[in-house]
Amino acid sequence: MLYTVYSIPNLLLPLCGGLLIDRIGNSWSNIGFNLFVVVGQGLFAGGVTWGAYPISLIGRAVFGIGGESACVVQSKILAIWFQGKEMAFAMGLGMTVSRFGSVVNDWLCPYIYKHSGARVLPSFIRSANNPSLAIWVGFILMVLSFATTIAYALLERSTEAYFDAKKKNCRGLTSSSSSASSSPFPRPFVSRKGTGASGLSSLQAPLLSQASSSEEEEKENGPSRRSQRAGATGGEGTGGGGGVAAAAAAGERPEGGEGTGGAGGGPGGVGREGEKQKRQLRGEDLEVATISLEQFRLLGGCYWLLTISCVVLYSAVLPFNNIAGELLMTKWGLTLDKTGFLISIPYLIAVLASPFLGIAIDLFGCRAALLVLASLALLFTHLSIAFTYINPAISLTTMGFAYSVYASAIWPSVALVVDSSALGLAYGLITASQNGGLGVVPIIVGAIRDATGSYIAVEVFFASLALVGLVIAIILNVVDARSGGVLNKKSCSSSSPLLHLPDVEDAGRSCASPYLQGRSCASPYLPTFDDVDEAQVVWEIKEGTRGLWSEEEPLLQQQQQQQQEQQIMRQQRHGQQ
Ligand SMILES: C[C@H](N)C(=O)N[C@@H](CCCCN)C(=O)O
Repeated sequence: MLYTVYSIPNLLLPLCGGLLIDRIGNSWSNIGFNLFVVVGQGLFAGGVTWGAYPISLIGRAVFGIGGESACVVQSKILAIWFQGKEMAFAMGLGMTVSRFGSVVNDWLCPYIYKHSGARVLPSFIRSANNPSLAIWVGFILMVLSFATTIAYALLERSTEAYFDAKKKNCRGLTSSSSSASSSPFPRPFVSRKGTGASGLSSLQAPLLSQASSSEEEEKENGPSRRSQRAGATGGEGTGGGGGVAAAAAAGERPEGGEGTGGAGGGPGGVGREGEKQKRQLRGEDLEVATISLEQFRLLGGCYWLLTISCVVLYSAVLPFNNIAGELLMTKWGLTLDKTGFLISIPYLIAVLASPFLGIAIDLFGCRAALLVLASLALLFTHLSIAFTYINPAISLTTMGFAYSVYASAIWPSVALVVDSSALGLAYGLITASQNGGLGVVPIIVGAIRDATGSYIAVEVFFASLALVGLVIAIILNVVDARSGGVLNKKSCSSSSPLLHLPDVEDAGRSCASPYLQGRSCASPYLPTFDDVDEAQVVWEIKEGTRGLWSEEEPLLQQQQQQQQEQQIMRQQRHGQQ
């Protein structure tokens, strides 16, 4: 009952929570959901202490309202901050921490319970064989966890302030004609939008081919000239310093598209685009935060396959843990202590392996392929438990391996197949569906066990779920391959000394989701094309070659530059005379 009141609301709540996250942003929703968790745990502990069962039930329900949605917002935060970089590693570390919590909980609670009457404890909390102390320790941990949500909110704010200040500082630096040629950052990638599956937009491809001749031209005319042309002809956010602003100032009308990039994340990008980036960092997107059928359709085929896979695979792992103890004792005749250790093996493996698996996934990709591998391993595990007497430690190790590989691959995959503005919806929906499976499957398992009186049929049922997961994972590989293969690609790599920059091949991640068509890495500032420009800004400032490309003054700069050049030529002529 205590678990049911937690899980029932979560058949729907993570979805609503996800939409709320997209609307009000990460910080506030993180604080809000964690507040529910703290209050819920407090009520639960109070109910247990005072022997008031209804209060405990209410506490569990309140805890549940926040618990799973907090998981959703945390996934979104990691996806936003680490997309295109070490996302799988970051999520792997998250898994390690949360599963370490599960293992510690399994070991610590019985210990505290056993020693709750110890004389060393102050009399007001001492009470032999009473579970309240362990639950109050949980409450203290929840309060500490709540403090981290405040810390995150402050961190998000200070990051915004840092980028604002950096952008403002870029104004007012002196002009130079040689900036682009001295920069290590290739101009063709200075764009935020419009990348196709090949990694290059219709605009960028011509720009690439023009690159060498434009370098020559740029040496002669300074960087703003090419930026000006790109902005005038190029449509979508070509950035590169001035862009449309320069064209507009020069009396040219930009043809088509948005092209508001200015200097990407640089001075020209401080306005509307900068505000948009900040909203993205906060995880807010008012435009997509209203629920509509169209939005669900836009999530795309890969996303739906991931969701089905998540439901069946998690249903073949977590509910198994609930029955594993009894199963091991019944089939292998093990003691309670030994069983307790054996059933913690899968989570222990997840604790140890998840960060390394995350690193491997970031380096090599292969997410969809790993889902196939994990499903196969899980199928093998359940069949071996059902039909063999091999040492259960081996089966639980393969289960731990399957679970760790699966969880390390699936959660980062979600962020790769949906738009960053719909991450809350995407993680909310997959978590709600997962909870649906986790709510229903134990009931089916109980019914099968009651009907057959053995665990063989139960294990065959779990194996069938793993088989469905295997089929879905194979289909996912096919669908993903047809739409660009984003799931099996490595993450954007870090090739810059200053910032993480996208590789050419990574730059145009494509996906089945229409949200993603033509979108590149979605992190609000680091690995986007804007960031290349930002990196370039930093480089140029460092080199002392940064041109002054603010929106208001491109013509003035050119005039000043020409005057300077004429003056130098005059001085040279005088010198020769
Ligand atoms: C039960 C919970 N919804 C869940 O699925 N937890 C995952 C970890 C989710 C991490 C998402 N970044 C688990 O494997 O425990």
